[in-house]
Amino acid sequence: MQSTVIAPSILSANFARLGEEVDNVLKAGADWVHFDVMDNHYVPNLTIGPMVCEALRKHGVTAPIDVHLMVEPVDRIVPDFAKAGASLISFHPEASAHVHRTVQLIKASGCQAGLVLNPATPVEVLDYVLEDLDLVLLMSVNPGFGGQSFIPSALDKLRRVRGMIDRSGKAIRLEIDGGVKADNIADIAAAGADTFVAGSAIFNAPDYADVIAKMKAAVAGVR
Ligand SMILES: O=C(CO)[C@H](O)[C@H](O)COP(=O)(O)O
Ligand SMILES: [Fe+2]
Repeated sequence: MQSTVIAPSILSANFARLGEEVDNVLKAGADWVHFDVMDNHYVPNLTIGPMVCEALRKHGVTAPIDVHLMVEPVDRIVPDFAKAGASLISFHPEASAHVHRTVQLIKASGCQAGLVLNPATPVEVLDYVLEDLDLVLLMSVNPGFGGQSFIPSALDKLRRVRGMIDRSGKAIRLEIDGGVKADNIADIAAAGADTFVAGSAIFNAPDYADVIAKMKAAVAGVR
């Protein structure tokens, strides 16, 4: 079984003091940094690129940086993120003309590779590529914005993908992203997730350590 990972999405951090925000959330018990890259093309929002990832590394961040690319086309930016210090790079199949090629490109760049399924993307997109992945990321909101509500059908999808991963016999992480809170994370963990992105639930809380501890305790109760 994969260890539990809490990955705060810096989309909801205060960008005017990003280094300090990332330091604080890691000190508060976060395991990874979830780094949302939006291009105002694949999704209707524009955020941050490789320079910011590199700046976090230069600032001294050593935790895994989990880059979620909402960028189309995706291949051209992959080597830039690898050079900038990304640990994992995930992308949406709709943003790649050749999904298998993009997975291989990410791995050849020295990063772990993840595929992201939107709420309406069928799980069959994982056929023929699942065993090459290090991570499957299920979106429980439509990509583009933080602070949206968890879409309940993601629970059934988690159960289905959990079964696919278990049958593969490979050590593939199952990550969930969107609307994850301390009060729904137990149900999400019970459905099969091991890696939990949470943006607004952590960065809008007055005490990061308190909310992360509550999330970890809720997950520990069911895994
Ligand atoms: O990829 C994303 C949006 O496209 C974010 O990671 C996600 O929405 C996290 O924010 P929140 O926990 O507030 O829903
Ligand atoms: Fe994300």
